[in-house]
Amino acid sequence: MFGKLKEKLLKTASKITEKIYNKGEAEEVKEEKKEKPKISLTNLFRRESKKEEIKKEKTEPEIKKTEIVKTEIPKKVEEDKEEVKEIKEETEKKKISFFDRFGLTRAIKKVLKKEVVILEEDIEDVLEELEIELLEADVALEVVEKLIENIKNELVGRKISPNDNVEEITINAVKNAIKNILSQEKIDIEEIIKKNKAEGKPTVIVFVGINGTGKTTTIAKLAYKLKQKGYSVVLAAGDTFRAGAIEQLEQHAKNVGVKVIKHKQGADSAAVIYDAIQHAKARGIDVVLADTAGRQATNTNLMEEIKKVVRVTKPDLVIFVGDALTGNDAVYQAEEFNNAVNIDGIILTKVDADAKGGAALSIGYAIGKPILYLGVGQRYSDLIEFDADWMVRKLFGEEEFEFSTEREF
Ligand SMILES: Nc1nc2c(ncn2[C@@H]2O[C@H](COP(=O)(O)OP(=O)(O)OP(=O)(O)O)[C@@H](O)[C@H]2O)c(=O)[nH]1
Repeated sequence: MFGKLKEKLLKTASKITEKIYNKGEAEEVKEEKKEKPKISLTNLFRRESKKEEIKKEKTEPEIKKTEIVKTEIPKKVEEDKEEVKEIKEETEKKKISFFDRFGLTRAIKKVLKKEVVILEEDIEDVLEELEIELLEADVALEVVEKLIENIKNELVGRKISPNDNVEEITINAVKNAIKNILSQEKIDIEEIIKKNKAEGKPTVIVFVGINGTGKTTTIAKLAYKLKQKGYSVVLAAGDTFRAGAIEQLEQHAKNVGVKVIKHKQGADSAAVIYDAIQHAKARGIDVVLADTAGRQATNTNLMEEIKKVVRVTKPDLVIFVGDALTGNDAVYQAEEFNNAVNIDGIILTKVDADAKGGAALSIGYAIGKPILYLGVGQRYSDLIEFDADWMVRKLFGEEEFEFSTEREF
């Protein structure tokens, strides 16, 4: 997950560190009793790039996205598992901290000979390189620009003295820059459900997006999660357009143990969702999760239909479901849906197969709406809550994530 992005960010921090060392005429100093850790910041990003090269070789030629999801994950998972195991063993063996892992305390460490004030020109070339690499990794242009600006704000004009830990300063600067991009105002779905429940109303959530992004499976995953938390859930088969969509939702509903309200294929989507809301009201059900047909923004009829759904059913939340593997396209789609029906939040799917991380980094900032959850696999439990701190920890290798190769659908 996000391997490429991780590699680029670590490389940038490492290069800036070297620039500062050079400017401050750093000298190597021996630290007593400390063994040199196997992983340094430099080695870590080298290893990330190596891993990505291998993955690239394995994944070529390009296969259709859903096929990538189905066929490539096991290999990735094995690699990632190996990586996690290695780091865990290493951490346990040496009882080393996060910063130790990046080589921030090492047997031979570099110490500045003189104080350094970081100037824009000192780091400009490194940031230009990062800019190009992020654009290649499908990070949206405005996000790339903001990130570079954030890193400059963190570092330019900063005085670094020989007593300072240069690597820690640069890592933290890049981290803060990323965190600032990822921090959108949060939505607490459970709070909304509790508030509505207290008022005797169900919470209505409508899911929108283009075809095949994982809407239906995401609805089932959220139903599973909410059920586990003790809420009652009913699904609305609002995708009355695609053949087989109602049956697909029914199968998921059966698997997770919730009821589906449906009409026939071709029926009015708004009417189905309206009925599901009435059903929930009559039976005191807490949450209505409404599927809708996948549609492109260019399909005016279907875009008018989704506007009608929102007008008629007045949902508490409209959630856009986007496929992380489509990178910038997911950002454009979210923009289109936001213009049409004003989305409240985003769920990104297939993040388990996403090395680039472009959509995950860009989509919230570009649309100004929060990412609520990430889909990370093909089990009902593979839906994790998104949180900026969590993502930063993943990106800087402080916390690893193990995917499952199991498939429940
Ligand atoms: N690896 C992985 N695959 C996923 C994830 N979420 C969904 N998928 C897969 O993506 C494919 C499409 O999912 P669906 O839920 O059918 O997509 P949809 O958006 O409902 O499709 P339409 O009904 O055409 O709009 C399925 O093969 C899912 O198993 C995820 O988080 N990770």
